[in-house]
Amino acid sequence: MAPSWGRRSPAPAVGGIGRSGGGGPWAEGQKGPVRRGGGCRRLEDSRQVQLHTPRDPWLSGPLEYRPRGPPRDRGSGVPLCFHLDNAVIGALIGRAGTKIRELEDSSGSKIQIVRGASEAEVKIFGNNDTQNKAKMLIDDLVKRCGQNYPEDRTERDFGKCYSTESCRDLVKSGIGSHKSVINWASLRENKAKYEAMKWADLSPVEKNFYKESPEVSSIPKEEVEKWRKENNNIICDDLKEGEKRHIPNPVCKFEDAFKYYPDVMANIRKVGFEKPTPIQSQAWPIILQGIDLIGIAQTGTGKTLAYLMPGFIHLDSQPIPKDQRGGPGMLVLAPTRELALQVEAECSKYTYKSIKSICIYGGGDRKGQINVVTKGVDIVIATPGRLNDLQMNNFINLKSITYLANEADRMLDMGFEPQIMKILLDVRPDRQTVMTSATWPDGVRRLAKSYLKDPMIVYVGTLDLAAVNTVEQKVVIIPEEEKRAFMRYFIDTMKPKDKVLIFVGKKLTADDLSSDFSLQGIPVQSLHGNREQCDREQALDDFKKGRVRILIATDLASRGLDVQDITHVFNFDFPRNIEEYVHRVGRTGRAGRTGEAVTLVTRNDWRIASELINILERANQV
Ligand SMILES: Nc1ncnc2c1ncn2[C@@H]1O[C@H](COP(=O)(O)OP(=O)(O)OP(=O)(O)O)[C@@H](O)[C@H]1O
Repeated sequence: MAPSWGRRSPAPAVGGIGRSGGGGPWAEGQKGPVRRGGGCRRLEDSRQVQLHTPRDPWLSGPLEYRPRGPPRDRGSGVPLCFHLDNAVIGALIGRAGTKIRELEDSSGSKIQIVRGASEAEVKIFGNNDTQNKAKMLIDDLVKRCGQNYPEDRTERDFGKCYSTESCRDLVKSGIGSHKSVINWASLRENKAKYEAMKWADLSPVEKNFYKESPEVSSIPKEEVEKWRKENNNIICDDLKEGEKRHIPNPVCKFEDAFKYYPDVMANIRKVGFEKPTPIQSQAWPIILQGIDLIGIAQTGTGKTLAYLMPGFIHLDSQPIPKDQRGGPGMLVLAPTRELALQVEAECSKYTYKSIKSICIYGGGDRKGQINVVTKGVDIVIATPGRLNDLQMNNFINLKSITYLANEADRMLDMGFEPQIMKILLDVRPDRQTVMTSATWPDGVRRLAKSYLKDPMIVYVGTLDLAAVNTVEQKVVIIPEEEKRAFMRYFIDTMKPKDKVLIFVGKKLTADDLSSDFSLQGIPVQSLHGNREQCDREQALDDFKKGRVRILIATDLASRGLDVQDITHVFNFDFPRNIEEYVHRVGRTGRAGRTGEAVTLVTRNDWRIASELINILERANQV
């Protein structure tokens, strides 16, 4: 019985023919695939056609495509075949197969298309005349699509079904000489070549400035292990493949790291620090040897200085004088404007060989930032967005960066990974990179793997989460509707010297609560991403200087903000995840001080409350 087209059918109750998930919703009256099962018949001349019609997203996967009427003269039976880029297959087939049928009718041939990963194989059945006519019609269609045959088609491709003469005819007819579609395969093959060309004329870079003092190198192994255990359970590892390198002994005095750098020692004496923090003690001997480092340490334990001090020495010790460097030598990436400004403030605390730094951040004076960068600067502390802007507009040359530092974890959960990758395209691959973080979630691990080279890693505190055990942490289970009253009670019972950072989940809540407090005559400030940059800086300044003792903030303020005398963190809304909790609580109890955190937990927060209890147990809080 002559095969007939299946009627356009509603999505069949049983799986549609060939297509995963049942027949598509064909337009009324359109011929559609015949359903298999439930009354459909396989045909001796059925053909698999893989429809990929971007306009019809439901059309994906193999469909049974049956010729109208009995198969016509198939000529020698040998198909005329060639490859097309998948991008044109949709146009060739047309909506629900209309175009391909039109081509078959016009040429009297039968056409089969099987879509592959990146291209489709087209086979034309019929005699020579019908095959050539169909081929011509397809060529016109493809040209109209603006696509061409990839010019790197070799005889292999055409010759597979063509005789050599017809392959040469095709080339003669100019088919093979068309502008090619992007040849990703050759780009991949040549990536190494392109990279080598891009970085061919790099100036030499020096990275190893460490001279281990006899006192340090003579510390017995057992003593080193004991010291690490006693100092927040420091764990070190060499992530380099193959033979592991020696992890240098920690330096317990500033002199052990910087005695050959009197300017650094002068700075440290000026700020009055007594001894290095655990992360600094272990990180400095590694970084000063030019090894990439991942530093995981609790909040408020001096990670900024851990990369800043070696950065100063690195900058000042390069063989190329800085006025010939052609751009900044050190880049620090920070996730928020406040943190970038804070790192810059920390940087400016230390004067080292007239090293100049600038903070590049959104909301800041773009023109002013461009002027300073153009005039010449040594250290750029930047948020990724504004840096990308200056980078893409060629206002800053990142090729001269040889020392890169960044606070990784917040970068990730603020979705900065694409911008970071864009920035790193222009930073030389033989740079030194230091990545710090107070938590070590999978995303940070992935990021570290993608842009550090043979790093060592120093964990200070617990491995997975650096619970802050210098902070007394309380959890209050409370109904949502009682939270405001409880917070008001907390505020009313604050002591004169208390300074509290209140975290909320939404900007709107921050505005709402701060206006409530203002109406009640309680001086507060608020900090969130919708406020103007100048207001954000004013709010932080008022809080730092004590003009207000209550700052209501979103998690914009949870990373890195270093306000010395915060006595309490009040989590009005529970954070999105435990890392966020750790960072919020880390805003108090910093640099060896103690603090208090109060966290309100409602029924809605219950799903991660158990993880929080786990943290509190590890921090000996419950
Ligand atoms: N060796 C030290 N001794 C005493 N205080 C220090 C020392 N090193 C840094 N500090 C001070 O400790 C405070 C916290 O330092 P920093 O902001 O670098 O901590 P952090 O680990 O980066 O915190 P976060 O994870 O929140 O970013 C700063 O005020 C800094 O000046």
